[in-house]
Amino acid sequence: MPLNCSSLAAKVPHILGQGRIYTPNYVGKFFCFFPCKRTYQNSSLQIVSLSKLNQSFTSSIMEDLKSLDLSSPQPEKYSKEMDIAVRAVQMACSLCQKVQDSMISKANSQVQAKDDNSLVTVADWSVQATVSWILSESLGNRNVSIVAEEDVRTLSKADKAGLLEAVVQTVNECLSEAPRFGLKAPQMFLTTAEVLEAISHCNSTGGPTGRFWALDPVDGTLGFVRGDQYAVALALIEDGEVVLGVLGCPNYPMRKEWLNYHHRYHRIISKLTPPTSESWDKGCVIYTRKGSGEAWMQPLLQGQKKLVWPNSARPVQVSSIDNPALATFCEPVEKANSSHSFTAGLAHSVGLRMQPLRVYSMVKYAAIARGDAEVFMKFARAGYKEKIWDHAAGVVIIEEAGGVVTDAGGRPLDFSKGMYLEGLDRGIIACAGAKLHDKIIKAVDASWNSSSL
Ligand SMILES: Nc1ncnc2c1ncn2[C@@H]1O[C@H](COP(=O)(O)OS(=O)(=O)O)[C@@H](OP(=O)(O)O)[C@H]1O
Ligand SMILES: [Mg+2]
Ligand SMILES: [Mg+2]
Ligand SMILES: [Mg+2]
Repeated sequence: MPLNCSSLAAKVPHILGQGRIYTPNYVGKFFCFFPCKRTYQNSSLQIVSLSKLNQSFTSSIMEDLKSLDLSSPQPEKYSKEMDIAVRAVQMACSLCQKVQDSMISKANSQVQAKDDNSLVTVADWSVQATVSWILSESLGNRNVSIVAEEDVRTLSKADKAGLLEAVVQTVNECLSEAPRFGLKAPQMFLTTAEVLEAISHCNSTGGPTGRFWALDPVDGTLGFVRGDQYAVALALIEDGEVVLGVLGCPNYPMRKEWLNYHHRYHRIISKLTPPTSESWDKGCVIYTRKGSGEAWMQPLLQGQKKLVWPNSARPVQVSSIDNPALATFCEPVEKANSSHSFTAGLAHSVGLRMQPLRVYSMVKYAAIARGDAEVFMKFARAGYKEKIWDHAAGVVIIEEAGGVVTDAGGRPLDFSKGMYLEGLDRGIIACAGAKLHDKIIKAVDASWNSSSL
């Protein structure tokens, strides 16, 4: 039967607006279909490539098309989950921006210290409730299992009624905007009990089998309360493997200028108040599907606009720099979270000359995936166990953008052992490419015994 554009589009729902096509051998490449002009197999179909394709590559796609069973197209795996996750993270970022703006102008009664002295805010609980509610509503409550950072212990205390009220109001304000993000809003305001239930629903402990989400509602809470960088991180893990990663970075603009800004901020004006989010330009959401070989970035939704995607997305890729002398490395801001002295020695030994880029949160993973930095290292104190939600989304995004992430022994991070990255050897190393990664791993081994870690 001749192929023509409209019959193909009708039969292959996975030809997306942007002109992406998924064929058996070429999944997710960037093509555009235009009707007429040239004929293909008696059809009025023309394939126009938006990337630089050679003739033989184009021909092989033609072969793929011929072999496609158009009567029973295979939808892309996890496409529904990806769609919901990106929309939910966009919504969560918008919630965080509002809370962060209001915190900068108000006294911080909305920030609480947890038992381990780390911080938690109205935004952390509100994002967890919102994302949990959206996932359950969209994918079915019974199908959705979530491992997440926060719980309701503090919020349920009698003297925290004001805090709980602020969370319930923030969640309802956010959910009322769901249609702008292409999601369904609740028919009525969620009650306090429903908000607490949504937070508590995130009680999975992960593990090696089945499917669960890993959510860090606000990663880098310290950065968040300081008006600085933070991230919303959501990953889908199936049978121990991270299969989807979505990272919202509300203060990380689509364009790279922020990096220079950051350096200036830390070197020259570090004694001044951190900038408000207006002056950072607005952020981005980066996402990927395992095995796609691609990671995508879309701008954060602004003002009263409606979310249009994937039309607004563009691909991101790691940097091609493999010479340590030219590479930028990033690490946690807090010395308590990673040894700055060990990484400084290591950087010196491999010839990393650039100043370390110290950024709160999984924005560090985003910086590597976007090609804005080349190495990320984290060496927590002995005995600290890394949690899966602090890394899952970032790891898969870097890998699909072309990078490599392992522990310091060169082994992949293991997301199958529950809520912690059990068996992690010393620390985490993410690099823009295998060559650079190899050099850093060797340097860790060489430096480790002489260090006091
Ligand atoms: N002692 C210690 N060592 C290592 N890591 C710790 C430690 N304490 C906390 N955490 C976790 O670190 C998360 C923030 O990590 P970062 O790499 O972004 O650190 S930093 O904020 O830039 O300093 C942070 O995530 P959030 O709590 O979501 O902010 C914590 O999960
Ligand atoms: Mg925390
Ligand atoms: Mg975190
Ligand atoms: Mg967190």
